Amino acid sequence: LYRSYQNARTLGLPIVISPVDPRNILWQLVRPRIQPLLRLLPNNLIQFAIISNPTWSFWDKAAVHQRLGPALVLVCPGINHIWVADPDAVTTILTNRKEFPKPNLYNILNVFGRNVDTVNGEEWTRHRKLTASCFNERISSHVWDESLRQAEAMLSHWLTAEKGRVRDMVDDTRIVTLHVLSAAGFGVRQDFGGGVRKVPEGHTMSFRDSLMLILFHLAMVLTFSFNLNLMLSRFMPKRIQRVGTAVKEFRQYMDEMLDNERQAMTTKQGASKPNLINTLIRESDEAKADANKNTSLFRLTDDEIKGNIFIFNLAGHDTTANTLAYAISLLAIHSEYQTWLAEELDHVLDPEKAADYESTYPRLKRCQAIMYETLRLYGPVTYIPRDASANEVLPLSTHAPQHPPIPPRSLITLNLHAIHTSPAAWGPDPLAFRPTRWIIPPSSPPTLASPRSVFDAETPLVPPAGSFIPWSVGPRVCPGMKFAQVEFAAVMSAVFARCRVAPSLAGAVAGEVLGGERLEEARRLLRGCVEDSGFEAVTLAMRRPEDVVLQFEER
Ligand code: HEM
Repeated sequence: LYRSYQNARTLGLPIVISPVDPRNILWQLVRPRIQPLLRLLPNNLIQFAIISNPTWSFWDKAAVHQRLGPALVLVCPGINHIWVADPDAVTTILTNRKEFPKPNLYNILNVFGRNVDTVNGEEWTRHRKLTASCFNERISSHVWDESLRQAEAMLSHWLTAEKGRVRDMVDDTRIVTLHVLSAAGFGVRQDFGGGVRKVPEGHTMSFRDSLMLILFHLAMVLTFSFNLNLMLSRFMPKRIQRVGTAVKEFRQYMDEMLDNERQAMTTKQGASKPNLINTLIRESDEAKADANKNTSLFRLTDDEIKGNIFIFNLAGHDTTANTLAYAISLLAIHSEYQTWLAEELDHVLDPEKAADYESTYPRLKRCQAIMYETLRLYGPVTYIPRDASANEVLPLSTHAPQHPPIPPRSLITLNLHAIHTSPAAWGPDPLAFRPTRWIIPPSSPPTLASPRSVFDAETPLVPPAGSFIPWSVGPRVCPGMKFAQVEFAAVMSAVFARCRVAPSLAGAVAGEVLGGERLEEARRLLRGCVEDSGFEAVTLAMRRPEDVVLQFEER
């Protein structure tokens, strides 16, 4: 701790001393139990109590950075965590992937094979090049169609099951995103009512349950990854055995996907439908067959393909699902923005025909504004870590041209929630949910000479560089960004073109639309659920999704 402190002093940044590294597994187990005691600490230690919590950046927003500055050091035994919330520094760090590579802690995600999310250097170039071909406009169009199909089925279920009262909204958005990923990514179409929830022949656990168990117990999976049989041993506690079964089943699901695709590719039908798996197999197999190519540079092994399938499931489903769940809840709380969105939907969508991707998606600017505002305040990725060992200085705009030298054994963490709620970038009401901030209204009303409607003349806001980075920026920007945007727009437009939603209460009668004090009470409870969020598995999520009760009614 003393050595870390001496190193940290060379940075000349505000210092917060922590007697323990927040990533320490033991500390993570003990901390929730002693959290009330931590609150009693004297003022100069309270910062440590805040920062040592993994969800601190979401709860604290920009408060600690407002007090201490755009960068600070959490001095811990053996390591210094440099927290950065300076838009210029963040942009420089994220655009220099070689100088600021991903740290080793990403290795935890290599459980099923090395993949684009975890590797660095030339290996990353190969993975990124091969996986990037899976994200093109054809896939976007496929994502749009499948998202509409899933959303319509979900809505019919919502409106009929309990007369519009919905208690599983958060879970249902997960099913939708898994099904969209399955269809657009893996070529397997599923029905909302069954699909990934069902246990197919030859399995003992559904695809969804196996994936969710792995995500929630990543650390345990990693600990036992050297010997899966040990996890499955009957001498192990039941919980460990169940997670072991999830790993075994998920591996089997991926083997089946690969086998099915290899078989389908030999038939005409399989060859005509590009998806993530067959694109990866085809590119890799073609490279293998080409004697002029050094295959290790141009192909992925089967293990790497599986590693990438896993990472697309991990990175591509809970992120989008939670964004949808937060957005629907926030619109239920702030009903005025439902009206605002419905105005755009009524203008853009034609009730007589199905909305097609090319002509509809680009016009849903208010819908996108709602996504951006949701991500700004409740983005699933709360921070981005980077290794600083290959670099000499921290590129802080406030210290230019004399950037502070980075001491050895330091880890940089970019604080996304602080950046997204900084009053400097987001004005006097940075914590308010106000999607209209993302739209610049037309400077003059439509005229006869220029009859464009108000909606078509609205311009999306482009925030200053580094002040809005929910998908990161630079070469390692999220490759699924457009995938998620298209999926979000399709689901939200399907739901809100047909329905309005209001908060409800567990004790309300199905179909009852609340008013007066009961509506206020329901709104307060829903706001509580939204704010009571934390790290569930690997993304920010509501901790009590089962308490979210909504009432949908047709418009
Ligand atoms: C709202 C939805 C999403 C958000 C907010 C999001 C956010 C992010 C962020 C911040 C990163 C950078 C992480 C880092 O550098 O440490 C990232 C990387 C990544 N995301 Fe997403 N993501 C979303 C949806 C998706 C989807 C739908 C997919 C795939 C279907 C996906 C696949 C990936 C992959 C493979 C990477 C690693 C890329 C690389 O390192 O080169 N994401 N995402």
